[in-house]
Amino acid sequence: MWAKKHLLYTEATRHPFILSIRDGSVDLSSFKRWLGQDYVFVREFVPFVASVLIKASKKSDDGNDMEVILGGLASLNDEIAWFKSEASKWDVPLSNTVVHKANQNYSRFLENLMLPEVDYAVAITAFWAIEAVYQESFAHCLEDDSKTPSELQDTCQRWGNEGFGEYCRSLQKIANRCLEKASSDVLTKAEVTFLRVLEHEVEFWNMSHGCA
Ligand SMILES: Cc1ncc(CNC=O)c(N)n1
Repeated sequence: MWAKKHLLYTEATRHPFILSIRDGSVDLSSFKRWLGQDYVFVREFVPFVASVLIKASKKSDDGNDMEVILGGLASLNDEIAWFKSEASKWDVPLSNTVVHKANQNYSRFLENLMLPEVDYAVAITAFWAIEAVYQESFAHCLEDDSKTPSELQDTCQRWGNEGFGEYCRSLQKIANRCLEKASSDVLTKAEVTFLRVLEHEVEFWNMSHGCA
């Protein structure tokens, strides 16, 4: 299980699409496809994050879970505005995007995680994993030896910046705290959910890259 997790994590965070941004060989039509689809994704992601916030608010644990998640929602508000301006910069129409199968599957997965019977520990683990994949992927494109094209720097900064890294570590801490207290049943569910997130992320990159 650990080996599988490790392999999938690498597949999700070092995908050929990301590597092509990092080495400057990226096909701009792939980038545009990703941009249009990711805008759709982010709009679906907001209600999921809101559902995690509701679950956090029902926990009597101390801690600043609510503040961290609320901060995440606030940055999604900026992110939606960023997508709109970025899309107009690249001439990507956002209003009539044909939602790709991989995106639909990912939405359906998120909808299931929004159900009240899904444990907070499972939902927050998924939330952390979704954010962490983007953070690790785009931070890789900002490393000193990367050749990321200047017009894509802004995109990489959005998720690869140090503040976003700090936010992901806060989410990870919350998830770890919940998992330490979880029953073995919940732990298993969290583990399976984590792997599903990685699979959906790989499928999402595949779609951008045009190999799905
Ligand atoms: C497919 C996917 N996964 C994770 C993120 C990052 N979270 C919010 O922006 C994203 N934008 N898109």
